[in-house]
Amino acid sequence: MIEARGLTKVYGNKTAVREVSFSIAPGQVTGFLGPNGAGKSTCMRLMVGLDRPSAGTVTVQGQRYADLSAPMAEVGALLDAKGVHPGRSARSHLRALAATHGISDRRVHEVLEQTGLSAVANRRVGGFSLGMGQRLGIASALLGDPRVLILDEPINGLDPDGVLWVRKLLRHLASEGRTVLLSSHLMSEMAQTADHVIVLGRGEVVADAPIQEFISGGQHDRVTVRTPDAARFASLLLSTEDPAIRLEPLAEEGFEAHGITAAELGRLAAEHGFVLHELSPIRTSLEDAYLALTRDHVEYVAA
Ligand SMILES: Nc1ncnc2c1ncn2[C@@H]1O[C@H](COP(=O)(O)OP(=O)(O)OP(=O)(O)O)[C@@H](O)[C@H]1O
Repeated sequence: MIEARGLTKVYGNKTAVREVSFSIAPGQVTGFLGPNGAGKSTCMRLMVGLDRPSAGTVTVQGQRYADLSAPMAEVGALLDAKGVHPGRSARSHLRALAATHGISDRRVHEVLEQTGLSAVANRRVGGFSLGMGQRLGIASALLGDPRVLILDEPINGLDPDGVLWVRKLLRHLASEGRTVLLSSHLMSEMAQTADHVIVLGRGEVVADAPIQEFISGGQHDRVTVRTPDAARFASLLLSTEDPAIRLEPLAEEGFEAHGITAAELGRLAAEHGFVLHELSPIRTSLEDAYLALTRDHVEYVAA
């Protein structure tokens, strides 16, 4: 569990995060979304004590990071995958990290296996590709077998196999009851990985909801209808005088119906003997919902 209450961070004259409150529950993957500069990384840095809040609090497993007695066993973070000495091997980096936190060599072996780095474990990290560096960052986060994982853009630089691997890993970790917080700008991936989303805009929470609710929130039903008898079917629908129903004609024998479900349209068509060539609900994607929500919160806009 991660809990932020009135969390605020000011850098000079810039308020990066303003009175943010949220709870990130265990047993699910929570996606952290928001335009560039929205404050996601700042929140994550505050969670793991890399920065101090200007006001408010953030706790991990009920305690401030600084008060955790065995921090690596409670929380693992990937915040900057490049923060590794380039002359070291992946294995020696993980061993050094393990040694300072009382973690066994056996665990180093396990996370190298888990992240697919065993074959390159003795190579210098300086020669690693971006994707290998990301895997090493994830290995470091997993080292203490933590109950909470905080991963800032973990799929940056990963190839499609790597992206799929991260998705499965995070889903698995959440299924074990761990708290998983993930930031990414890749909406299609987020849609497949997260159960819940928190969206920041200009340092404030602009949405905090289960992902399905977020995607469908505020959206009414929309259905594409194609029938050779479009005009008569449209008249029938309009004759119901339901104020929610609105029809937009399509170029070819049909219309887009708003404010009525596909099931209800199908029922009416059957009842009145209309032949339907198409009856398809129009689904909103996470990207559509995200772009609609954050349109007014984007700080850096191209001319
Ligand atoms: N150390 C710092 N000093 C000054 N300003 C900072 C510092 N860290 C962050 N900021 C500012 O705070 C705001 C929030 O930045 P942050 O990196 O948290 O956003 P983000 O949502 O992670 O963005 P991105 O998606 O680009 O990574 C930005 O305007 C950024 O310039």
